Amino acid sequence: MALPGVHTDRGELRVHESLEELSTDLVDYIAELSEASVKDRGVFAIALSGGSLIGLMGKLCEAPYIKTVDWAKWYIFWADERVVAKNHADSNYKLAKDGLLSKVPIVPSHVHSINDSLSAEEAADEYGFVIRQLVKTRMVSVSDISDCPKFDLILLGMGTDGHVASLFPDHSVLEEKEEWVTFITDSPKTPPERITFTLPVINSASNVAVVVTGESKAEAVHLAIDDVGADDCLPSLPSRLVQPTKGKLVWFLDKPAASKLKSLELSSE
Ligand SMILES: O=C1O[C@H](COP(=O)(O)O)[C@@H](O)[C@H](O)[C@H]1O
Repeated sequence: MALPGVHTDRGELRVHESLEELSTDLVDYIAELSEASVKDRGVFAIALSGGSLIGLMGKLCEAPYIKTVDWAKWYIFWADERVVAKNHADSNYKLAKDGLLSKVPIVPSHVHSINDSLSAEEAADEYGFVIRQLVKTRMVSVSDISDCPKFDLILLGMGTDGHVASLFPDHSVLEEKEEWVTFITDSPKTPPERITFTLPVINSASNVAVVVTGESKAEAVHLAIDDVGADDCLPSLPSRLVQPTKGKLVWFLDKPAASKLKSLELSSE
């Protein structure tokens, strides 16, 4: 049984007994947001990440979701991508295509992946331009407090070092305030060349979900969520900088990932 969602200053915490249970809760959450967004705006603009997240979304290809989700209204983006060919094992696009997109009736022209024939810098610029065009036509909504796109949902994973998308600790990319999409060529995790949504874009979304599993990430989860004293002790932990301005933040955790969380202990006292 899942622990009931716990509401903290750092968003809602949903801690699950098993990956099976987490995965069911995650796909229910995505399906609910899709339905609400299609009802409200006629479309659902969702940004994916790579890594373990995609496997946890696999149930979307099965009953009931395969029939109940309005796939034709989905517009797919990537919060980060590795600058490799689309058929490369490191490609986040390939991961999502093989594990999800090829198994559901998505409209191919609604899948917005990066141009893999360009340099990292050019690919980031072009991806930003593509998003700008879709904001103009309101396929992607716009924030009412900044000029940023307001995705209906941005799905993030988190690395053991606390990175989200391709925003790494202590990296100058965390300071980027102007661009919507930027690039790095020195990722501490291979491959080195990546494009990534910037923090202003992530924090302008209507909904952000961070999906984290495994004991190896427990310390990073603690630092990202718990009240660890002055926030400026951790100025460059990317997962702590995920703070949607007006949107909703939900953490999907399994018990090992949540094992060092003080916020949970406090909520049960
Ligand atoms: O490199 C990346 O890593 C993170 C975390 O991946 P995980 O396998 O530890 O869940 C992922 O969210 C990001 O999209 C990816 O490019």
